[in-house]
Amino acid sequence: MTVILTESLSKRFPRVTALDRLTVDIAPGVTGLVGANGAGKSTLIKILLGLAPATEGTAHVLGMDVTTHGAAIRERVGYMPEHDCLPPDVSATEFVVHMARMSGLPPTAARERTADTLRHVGLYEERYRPIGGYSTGMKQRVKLAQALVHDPELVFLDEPTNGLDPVGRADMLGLIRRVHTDFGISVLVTSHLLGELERTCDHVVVIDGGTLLRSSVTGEFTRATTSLVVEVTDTDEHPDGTTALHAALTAAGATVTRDAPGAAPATTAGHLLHIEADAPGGTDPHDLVRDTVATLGLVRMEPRRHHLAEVFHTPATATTAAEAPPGTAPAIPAPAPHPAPKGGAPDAR
Ligand SMILES: Nc1ncnc2c1ncn2[C@@H]1O[C@H](COP(=O)(O)OP(=O)(O)OP(=O)(O)O)[C@@H](O)[C@H]1O
Repeated sequence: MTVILTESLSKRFPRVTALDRLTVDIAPGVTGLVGANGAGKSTLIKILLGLAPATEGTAHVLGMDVTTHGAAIRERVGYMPEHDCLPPDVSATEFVVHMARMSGLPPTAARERTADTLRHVGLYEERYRPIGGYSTGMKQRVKLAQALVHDPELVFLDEPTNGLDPVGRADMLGLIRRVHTDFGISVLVTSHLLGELERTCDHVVVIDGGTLLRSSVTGEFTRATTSLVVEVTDTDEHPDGTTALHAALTAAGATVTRDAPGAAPATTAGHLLHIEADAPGGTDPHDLVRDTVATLGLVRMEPRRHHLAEVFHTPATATTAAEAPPGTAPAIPAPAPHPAPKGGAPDAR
């Protein structure tokens, strides 16, 4: 089953190609749409809502053609826009009731649904105060509530964690997950923060410069690789145990690196070694490491997992990652013709 289907979808502005022959097939569940600022995420959402025409290609939402069924799509789809768009002088209750009425709910149902939805997103007594005095987190919750109030089958959430601190972000991600688990509503959520989609989404679609980079279930991005991670602690005998182990394993013929190929440098990178599984002579690399570290201080050995950030690493961008300060994530390369990003560098927290 498909909730969103695009085929060779393009959107060209006079100076910029925002979407370039994008073909995606999105199933029910929570799907992350990830890309740098300017990658084309908001443009795709506007086309899917029937609010902006595509230059070429086709798109269907819940089986309906966006060019001919925009109004019917918007009846069954909720939309949380990216930017601050709330009226400051009315309360959350007044605003969400208004949006429910706009969606066609009768007055009593609109009030009941509003109360339920605001409770669900975690707004209680504050819901009677003017929105102008709300924190960013509360405003994001009001935007989420108005997207849900008419009980849609699918919601588009455009950068719902923008402007939130880590705790607010975690709360919002939990809410988004529950939108699907509690109500069965499918979610398309955009973000330039790779790590948060890794934890929240069943499926991730990665776009860059309007083209599809990858579309897979989240587990495939983060599946175990064939390399081992060995974490080394220094001992009195080997004050630099990592170098000693590196030398010993290399001498035994193993392929050993200090940073995972393509991954963001870890904060403890100085103590991590990555061993490729093609150990010499068909030896199991676990055995090789075990034997080699018999006299050294091995602390932890586990299969290394891919990170979503690695999708963006090509040989050309590897330098950028290597130059990033330890503990920071690599930036998603911005498409060349685009103006400066609006929201800062993406990260992989
Ligand atoms: N109405 C428009 N006219 C001209 N160019 C536009 C228009 N809307 C978007 N663009 C351009 O299309 C590209 C994609 O923009 P879009 O807003 O879809 O990106 P995005 O991935 O949603 O990023 P952001 O999170 O910054 O909004 C950008 O280069 C943007 O400048």
